[in-house]
Amino acid sequence: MVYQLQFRPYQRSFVRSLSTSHGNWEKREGIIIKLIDETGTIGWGEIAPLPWFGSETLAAALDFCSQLGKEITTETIFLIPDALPACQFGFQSAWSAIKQPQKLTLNHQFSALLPTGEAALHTWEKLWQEGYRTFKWKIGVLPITAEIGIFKQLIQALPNEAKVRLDANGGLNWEKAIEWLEICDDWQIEFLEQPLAVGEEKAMLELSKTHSTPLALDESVATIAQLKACYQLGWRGIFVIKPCIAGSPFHLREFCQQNNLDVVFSSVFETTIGREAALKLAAEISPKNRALGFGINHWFKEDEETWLASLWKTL
Ligand SMILES: O=C(O)CCC(=O)C1=CC=C[C@@H](O)[C@@H]1C(=O)O
Ligand SMILES: [Mg+2]
Repeated sequence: MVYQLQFRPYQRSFVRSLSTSHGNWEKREGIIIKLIDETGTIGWGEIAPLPWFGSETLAAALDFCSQLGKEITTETIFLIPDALPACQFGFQSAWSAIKQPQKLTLNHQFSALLPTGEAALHTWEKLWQEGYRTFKWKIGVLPITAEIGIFKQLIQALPNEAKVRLDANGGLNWEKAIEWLEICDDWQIEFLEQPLAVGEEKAMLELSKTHSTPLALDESVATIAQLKACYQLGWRGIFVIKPCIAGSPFHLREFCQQNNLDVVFSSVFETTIGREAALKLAAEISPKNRALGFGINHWFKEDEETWLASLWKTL
């Protein structure tokens, strides 16, 4: 089967830079792809790279799309190399939207990503009023004493039924991770995400046995190959799944369902197109008690509908 192909790069600025231990992220850049089959049926897809998580770069994704020209076959779509996981996800989702159209029905809560640092203290309440009950906050950015101080203010300000997730983005060392876990154990947070860097999975396996606070791997399991390697290593804690950068949605679904993983789905600040494809997987795979990490719309300046409408004019 041959599909006509159109693609457009896009970029969207965050309302404030997203500060993590990886550094500051100012804008999300990606590619929207449009496949059209011989009947004129359209399948939309999105390529949303996150190279500091191990996906391909935007430049590599654009090179891949450009060398395809104006069409792509089913065979090519399913032979996209594992070195291009965001392209695998984007093209196979677009193919699936044509061949296996399904309506998204979701019964999960979303988790809201709070700004790093003190700003979290001034933003959680509006998000609470919008209905969020789970909040994620980045650590490993400010000096640990300052962050623990802000954390204590945040956790005491939040209503008791709120759930809190901390994400270090691999920015802690063993001693700091232990210091944070001592605090977390006192406050029963939902989990501490990626305390140590990629490559320290064995140490995180050890760390997961020292305290009651559950640990989650994120950067360590960003692609399906990494996910399988950590499972093989013996990780049975939480796996943060970022579908848009993991690779084939078909392989991802198969591995998660075959192994009954404890997964938390997470956004990569994609647009509605990538998010719809990611949430269709979450609807099938995510445990009901794990809020989906897609509460991120407040990170963008313009209303998404307006922005997408202006983008479609160019497609
Ligand atoms: O997972 C969520 O709740 C929201 C998305 C999120 O936190 C992230 C998305 C992309 C890159 C990172 O900064 C961050 C993460 O590390 O999980
Ligand atoms: Mg994370």
